[in-house]
Amino acid sequence: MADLAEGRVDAARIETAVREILLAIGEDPDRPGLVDTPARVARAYGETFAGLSQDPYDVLATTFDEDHDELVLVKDIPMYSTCEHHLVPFHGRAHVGYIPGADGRVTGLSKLARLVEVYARRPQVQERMTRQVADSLFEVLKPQGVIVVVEAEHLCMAMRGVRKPGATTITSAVRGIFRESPATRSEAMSLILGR
Ligand SMILES: Nc1nc2c(ncn2[C@@H]2O[C@H](COP(=O)(O)OP(=O)(O)OP(=O)(O)O)[C@@H](O)[C@H]2O)c(=O)[nH]1
Ligand SMILES: [Zn+2]
Repeated sequence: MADLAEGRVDAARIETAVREILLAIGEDPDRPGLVDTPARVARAYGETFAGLSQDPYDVLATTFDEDHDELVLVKDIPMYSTCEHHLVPFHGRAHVGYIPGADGRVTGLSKLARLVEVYARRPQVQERMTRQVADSLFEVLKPQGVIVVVEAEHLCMAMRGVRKPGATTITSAVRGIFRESPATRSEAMSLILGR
């Protein structure tokens, strides 16, 4: 599996743009502390937006038959993403669960966390990221159901704008049996949100 830090971005273009931004905010991009910053930001963006050049279906390519037809849940997956409105981080935890289909096909547990990474490392809104994780898992594994819950703090709401640090946004996406059966959904939700 390729390193998630490997992204394909146009570094030269980012460097030019960052230099322009530094000039625009009234800074001197040639002072010692800033002279390497455009290149650093280009490298950092390569990592931050690596998900744009990664295919979630590659992540889920390895599946195996385990004959398990009950809940598999990986909770508290740390996630860092970038708000596409302000290009500042939102970060928190993702919880990804599914109930395998009749064929009992499962994927490696780490793949659920990798799937979150692929969608988090893009300019995002939290709702879309949550749906994309659920939809790709539902499509590839063909499970009975998928539940994805993301809890995050948006720095665009904390360090600027409305300035409400500590406010948490919770989004969920349910597919299959989690959508059809309130009891199944609330059982999973209590495992996810019960501390
Ligand atoms: N639904 C949703 N909204 C988001 C997300 N990330 C940021 N936002 C919101 O996107 C909105 C953009 O609003 P605008 O009025 O266009 O931008 P703005 O003037 O910078 O807004 P303020 O943040 O209120 O200062 C803000 O309300 C943000 O809180 C997200 O993941 N989901
Ligand atoms: Zn924002």
